[in-house]
Amino acid sequence: MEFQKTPGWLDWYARPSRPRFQLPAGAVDAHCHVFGPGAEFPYAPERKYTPCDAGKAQLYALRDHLGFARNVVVQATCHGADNRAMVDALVNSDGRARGVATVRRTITDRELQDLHAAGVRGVRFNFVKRLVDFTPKDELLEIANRIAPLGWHVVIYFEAVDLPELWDFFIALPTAVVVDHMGRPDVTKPVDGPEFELFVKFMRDNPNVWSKVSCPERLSVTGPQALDGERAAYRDVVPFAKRIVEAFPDRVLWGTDWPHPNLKDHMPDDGLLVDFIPHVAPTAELQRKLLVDNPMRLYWPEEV
Ligand SMILES: O=C(O)c1cc(C(=O)O)oc(=O)c1
Repeated sequence: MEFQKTPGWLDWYARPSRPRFQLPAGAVDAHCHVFGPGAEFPYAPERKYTPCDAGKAQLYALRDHLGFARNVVVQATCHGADNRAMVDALVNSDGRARGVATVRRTITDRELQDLHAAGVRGVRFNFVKRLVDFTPKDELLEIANRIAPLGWHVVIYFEAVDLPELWDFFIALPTAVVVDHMGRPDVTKPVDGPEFELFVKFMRDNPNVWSKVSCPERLSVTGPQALDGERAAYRDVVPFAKRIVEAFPDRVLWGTDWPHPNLKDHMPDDGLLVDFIPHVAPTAELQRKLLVDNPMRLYWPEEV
């Protein structure tokens, strides 16, 4: 099938630089996606955007170029609940990738077991309205209760303004809960203001909640962008991510978010994006927890 990209779509950065920051041995890119390719793995009819193709070979070439050892491939919304592209990436990774799926309540136990065998270790619940249609909370809770015995967790993606309304649902989840991109803080607001304090309280009060301190390129308002050799990009996001890393060093993850769906104004150089990491995790110990120990505990617990 032929797909037309969403008008204005930005493709991933073709020749990323090599990071200056040397990733610790065994580092995990704990948030990235594959898109199609659409001819092999068609995009979902209910999708809200049509991306460029970004397949597993390109993802794993980037992994090697940047110096990561492993990936966590998160189901992208453009594939809906059809997990075939993500699963194909996992089973062709030599055991170096695990995944997060999107499932409906109609999924069978057998299908869940097959996903587990392929390397899936979580499901994603998405509350960002521009990306997905609404799924009733009773359906999501039913799914969470079914995946809990598999040892999986729930990844949640939401906007900061929606946290108060979603709070009770989130704290009822029976598994570890991993927040995408710090719950999308508005970084023009103070890092110690009421909105981000609520997110910090959410993590403090609920020891099963983890956060990805990812996507500065998405959250940043004043940059500077990770382009043209800029090694200290997205300075406005640093205080937010650093605060979370220092307060909850054992419950944070980092990922590239490659191929960066839906960016509007620029596409980052992924090598320069990796150079963001030491600004938010300034010590070797914090870096090891963020990039190795934490993702290994969540995604490869049998090796820890
Ligand atoms: O903010 C986004 O547009 C976005 C989209 C997706 C997805 O479509 O799955 O995933 C992300 O992590 C971020």
